[in-house]
Amino acid sequence: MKYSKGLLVDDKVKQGKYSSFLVSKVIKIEPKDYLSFFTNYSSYKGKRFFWKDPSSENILIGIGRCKEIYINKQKDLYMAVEQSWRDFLENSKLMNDFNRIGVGPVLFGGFSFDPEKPKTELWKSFADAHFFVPEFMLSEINGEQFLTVNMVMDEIDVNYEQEIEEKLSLFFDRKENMKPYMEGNPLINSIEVNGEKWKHVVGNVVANLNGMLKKVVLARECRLVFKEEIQTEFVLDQLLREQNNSYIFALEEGDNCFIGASPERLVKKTGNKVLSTCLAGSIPRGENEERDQELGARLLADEKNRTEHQYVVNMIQSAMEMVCKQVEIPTAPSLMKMRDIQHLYTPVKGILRETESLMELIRLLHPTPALGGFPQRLAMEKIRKEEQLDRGLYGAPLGWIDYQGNGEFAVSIRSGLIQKNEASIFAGCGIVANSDVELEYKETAMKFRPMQRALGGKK
Ligand SMILES: C=C(O[C@@H]1C=C(C(=O)O)C=C[C@H]1O)C(=O)O
Repeated sequence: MKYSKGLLVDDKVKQGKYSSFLVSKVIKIEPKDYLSFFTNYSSYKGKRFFWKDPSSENILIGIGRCKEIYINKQKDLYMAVEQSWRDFLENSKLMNDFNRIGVGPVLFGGFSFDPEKPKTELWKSFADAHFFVPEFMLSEINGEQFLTVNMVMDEIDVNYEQEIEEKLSLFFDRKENMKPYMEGNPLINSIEVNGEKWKHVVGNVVANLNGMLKKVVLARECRLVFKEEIQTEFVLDQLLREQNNSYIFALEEGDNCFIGASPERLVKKTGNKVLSTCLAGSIPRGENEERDQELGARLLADEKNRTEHQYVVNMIQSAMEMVCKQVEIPTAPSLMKMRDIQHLYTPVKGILRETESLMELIRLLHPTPALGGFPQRLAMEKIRKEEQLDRGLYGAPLGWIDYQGNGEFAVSIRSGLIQKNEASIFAGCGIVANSDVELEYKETAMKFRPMQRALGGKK
């Protein structure tokens, strides 16, 4: 074993030449500003992740990587990830005195929206299932903070307790100074990628929605070019200020960072309790309270939006019923209000059968008609054929699973891919039989706004 930069790196284990052994230890720490945990470790840039749920119950920040699970071209990606995760945990020594979800070894990452669509240059750094275990992880769980240290050894060493203590002290000794964020990185160019073509495709799809196919979600991209390199820390800070009631996430991979603030939960699992969310149907926020309520009431009463929403409710309900003993779902949607937009929202609760897992539920749910369409197979074929975009990780399950099988995945919308001084941002909307092309175009423009603003490209 050798130490590099003060951290244990065993190249042979990393290359998968030996079966590995995971040693993991959790300690409780004095709560500090969690974002500084991410920003202070800028020398790990390219190997960090950030996660915060809308209620700030679970915040996870990972630094470094001790295990990567990158899977391509597998028929069942979800089960392949689950199997690799279980296999990895099989040879392990876990030192964790805290009975909380999201502490101890955690696998973090995301899936491609559609692994069957050919990958383009844009997403070439990401696998279809792109997951990893950090070397260090801060978990803030209901206000309490824990530090997990993970170490992979080629075989169990009698001195593993001492080694992990050393790794812990190296971590605490390491004082990196937070780089000040750069304010005011000028936007040089904003390119609506295939904007006119998108309208054309929407028009064609609307005209063909009379038969079996009822709803198709079509997405587009906007490429932003800035003068200087975009700082992930700065964007995260902006998202935390402006979209605090969203899932805020960042997944770094070398020079790429997939980042966003999504309002949409795919699934959360705590013990046998599971939660999912139906989110579809959109209208802008009003300029004042009265106007805002008026728009909300209009959305709740709008037949087109209610129909779009109901496809999602029906599908999620039947997916949940396949693996749950019990499913609870309100009979009518309510409103979820974000800074720039309001949505129809129906929460779903269930009790999962003992034999089922979080990954199984993700496999059944993705893509819901909120991101794919209805029926699922026909909608996916349409998107694959017509949409001029490689969605990559956009619109797909992104989140974490801990060593006990608990975890949470969001649908990674309102997101963008930062690549040095450029970023692609993505937005889509549900197209149904009576959709209006110009209105749908405006809706996607509204969905770009949170990322445009966080990147510094719009007020
Ligand atoms: C596809 C997106 O959003 C989805 C589509 C919605 C709609 O069509 O009304 C609403 C919420 C999301 O489920 C996106 O933001 O990119």
